[in-house]
Amino acid sequence: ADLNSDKQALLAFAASLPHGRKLNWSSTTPVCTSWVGVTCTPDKSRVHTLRLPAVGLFGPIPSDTLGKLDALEVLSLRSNRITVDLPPDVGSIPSLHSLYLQHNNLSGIIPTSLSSSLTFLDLSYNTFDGEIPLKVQNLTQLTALLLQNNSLSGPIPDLQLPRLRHLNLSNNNLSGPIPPSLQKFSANSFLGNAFLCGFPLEPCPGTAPSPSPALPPSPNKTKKSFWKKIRTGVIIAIATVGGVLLLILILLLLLCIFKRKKHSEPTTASSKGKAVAGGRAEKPKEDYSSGVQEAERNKLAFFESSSYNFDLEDLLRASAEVLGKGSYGTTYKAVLEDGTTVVVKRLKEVVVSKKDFEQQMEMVGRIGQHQNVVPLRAYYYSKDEKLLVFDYVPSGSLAAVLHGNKAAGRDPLDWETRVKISLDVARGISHLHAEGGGKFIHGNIKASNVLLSLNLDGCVSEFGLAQLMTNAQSPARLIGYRAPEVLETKRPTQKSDVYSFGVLLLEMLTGKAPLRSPGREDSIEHLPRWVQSVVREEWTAEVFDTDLMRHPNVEDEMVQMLQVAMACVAVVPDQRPKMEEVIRRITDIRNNYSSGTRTPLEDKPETSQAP
Ligand SMILES: Nc1ncnc2c1ncn2[C@@H]1O[C@H](COP(=O)(O)OP(=O)(O)OP(=O)(O)O)[C@@H](O)[C@H]1O
Repeated sequence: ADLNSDKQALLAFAASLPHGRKLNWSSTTPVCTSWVGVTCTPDKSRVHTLRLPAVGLFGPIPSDTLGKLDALEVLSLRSNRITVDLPPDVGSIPSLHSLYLQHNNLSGIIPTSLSSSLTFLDLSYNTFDGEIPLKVQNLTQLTALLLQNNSLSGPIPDLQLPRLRHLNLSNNNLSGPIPPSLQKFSANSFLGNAFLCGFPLEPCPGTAPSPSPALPPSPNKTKKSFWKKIRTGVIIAIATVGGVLLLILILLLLLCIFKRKKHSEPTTASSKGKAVAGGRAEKPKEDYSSGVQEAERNKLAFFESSSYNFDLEDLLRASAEVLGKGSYGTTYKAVLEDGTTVVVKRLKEVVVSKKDFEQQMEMVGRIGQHQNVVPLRAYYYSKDEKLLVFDYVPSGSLAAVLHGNKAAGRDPLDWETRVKISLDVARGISHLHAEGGGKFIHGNIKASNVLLSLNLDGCVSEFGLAQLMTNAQSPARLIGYRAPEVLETKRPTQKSDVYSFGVLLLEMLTGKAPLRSPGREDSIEHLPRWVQSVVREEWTAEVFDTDLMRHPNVEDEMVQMLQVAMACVAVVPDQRPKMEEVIRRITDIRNNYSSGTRTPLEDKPETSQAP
């Protein structure tokens, strides 16, 4: 077997199993570097991981296809609509150590011919029935066995699996006592099986905690003597009196307890309240997964263009880090198990209906197909949670690079890079303006919404979201970019996008942020007005970022760029140029100097100014 036989096996698999989302597998492209869901061994000689979650696979897995991938270590076909059973040749691939088949329609009994190398077996959320086979015992390397939400019945075998750390058998029809070997797991591992009993669940019937008293031998009635009768009478009398006394005592005791409880009721109630709140507070779910319902975990809507290969469950399991809190909610960087990094935006205060939300997101997804726009890859909508998944753009925002570098004493962005970024952003905005019948508006252009790739290509992010929110918010940090007419009408237009872009150009030229930040030298409350006043005084050179002035011969170009920026920030909207005109003017400026003595932009080595 070699990479070519792996390739043939995969092609046969894809050809015989219908799938909703198109796989980009083609016999003419390299398996290891371009096929979705496939990764190879480091020497690229064999396929060792196949992950195709939520691609709409439909039907039974054909035998004689995946079973031939005999170097495969990880197989994930979760969240599809795979039916019937796993063919024996697949589960028994000797190198296989992780098998993820949860959220499918697999049925029959749990496969018995599974590879003994398996460490992770997830068959949850299927329709497996029958008993848990004793053969599971042979999977001695298992660390996780997840069989919840199936229709398994019968007793649980006494599985001796020394490495098992995660067990979930909940929501099946299992019955009988929990075997001693599995009693170390919590009740959650077993809940939802009506006839399962014993620790950690309720004791089994007939095994009451206190041993039942031994019955006295039944007296032989015929042989009962007179004395015995007397003795019995006395015993009954004593027992009756004693019983009545005991009853009175118990009643008195109960009365006391009841009274005391009544006195202390307010304290008890409040402490109980605290306990509940405390219990909740114990597990602060500050991440984006808290509002996602268990039943909905499979409903991440991907766009066709997305080459991503994960599902909501992967996303919820990812390690997340807060990137920031913006006007629309919190933004997280999420690293999935397989190393894929994405950005998840958790929206707050979405007011539109699910249908409107979906329509708007479909449009945003469609429009975001441009190299200078950050693409939306997937979204999730439920009553409690609205999530958007974007590509992670590695070098951070223009705001961070422009102003953060200064504070950190790192190299500032050089002039050529700034010109290139401004051209990228202009192209991104112009693309958006051409969409929606030429009516689409970004509405939120600012330096923290311009993200930079590793090569410092500029991409515009966060468009089309304002329509989902309560009311157009204008936080202080946005005001500096707002066109004067928008401050009054609260209605952004394409012309007001041009204004915001002009402010962004001024920010790149001056190195000053259009913010109200007392004490921060690199911020100016009204950047266009400040620039205008300095220019009017004929001190043009004074406005430029001192970092830029270190480069020779750039002043001319900077003055030309300043003219473009000033045209964009014209107070009268109709006097502002269209984005295409802006692109043309910036391209001219760039071509002038790249045809001159300095190094053309395209030949410039990669800059390493990531924050
Ligand atoms: N796709 C992405 N890749 C990398 N970083 C991102 C991405 N999206 C957002 N960020 C960064 O995450 C941080 C928070 O972003 P967020 O959009 O929530 O707030 P903001 O842009 O500062 O404010 P606002 O929401 O008002 O526009 C910002 O620093 C932003 O640059």
